[in-house]
Amino acid sequence: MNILEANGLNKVYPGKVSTQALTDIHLTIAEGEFVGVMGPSGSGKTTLLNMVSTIDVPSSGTVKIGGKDPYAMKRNELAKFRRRELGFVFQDFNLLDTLTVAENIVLPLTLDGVNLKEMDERLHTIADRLGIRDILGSRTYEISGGQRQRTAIARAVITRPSILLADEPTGALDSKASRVVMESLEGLNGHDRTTIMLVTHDPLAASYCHRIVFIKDGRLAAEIHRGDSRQAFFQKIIDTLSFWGGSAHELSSIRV
Ligand SMILES: Nc1ncnc2c1ncn2[C@@H]1O[C@H](COP(=O)(O)OP(=O)(O)OP(=O)(O)O)[C@@H](O)[C@H]1O
Repeated sequence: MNILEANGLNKVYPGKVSTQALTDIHLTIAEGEFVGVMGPSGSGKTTLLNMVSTIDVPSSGTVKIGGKDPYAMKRNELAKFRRRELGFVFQDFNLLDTLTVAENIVLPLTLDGVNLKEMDERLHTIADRLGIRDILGSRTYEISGGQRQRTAIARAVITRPSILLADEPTGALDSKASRVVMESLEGLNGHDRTTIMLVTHDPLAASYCHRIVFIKDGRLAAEIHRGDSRQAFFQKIIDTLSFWGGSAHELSSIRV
């Protein structure tokens, strides 16, 4: 089953000089896939993620998530759909400092009125999966960047969304923490078949994906598949980025 089907997506930002940010994008993500989106700065990655995450509206084309068209929904229905079907992870974690790790993670469930017993069960299952059980009582300012990001991932998946949308989740982390976070995402994908769409500049992070699509000037430019070896895939990513105009800036985050 396809979780995401984007067809003929175009996005034009109006203005004195209008910007064609996306042109005729077709992207399908099947259930259980782990797909990366890469491309030079300004190529349209965030715009694409915003269309999929229903944060912004395409100028033309269609987006379906789990067979449903979020853009045909009324405002309340869309808010509920977004809360239940989409999980979000950002570069800067977006955690609430006044709450503990556990309170941050269960926050989306409290909004949906899930009972305490189930909340507790889900909390401990996901905390074990992400290796953060020991810090559940900590405040977010007492834990490391990598632990914060794993907390944010736990919060994003505790509602069991159809797709996890991650925007530069390793962007604020050092290489060791990045690896742990990517291994956590890989674990969720492998064990729970969580479908993931990851936007990243980081070739190391991207090497954990099954498939990567490259965007250049708002168009899909290339697609590569992982196969067995993550090391070989990493090299393929570097080669593809170089070929499609990955600049020194794009490659500056390489940490082998
Ligand atoms: N709200 C907006 N209004 C006008 N133009 C925009 C807006 N958002 C993005 N753009 C333009 O659309 C194009 C694609 O931008 P986008 O942010 O999607 O690229 P990106 O690949 O995510 O870049 P980066 O890697 O730097 O985050 C760029 O030319 C950008 O300047």
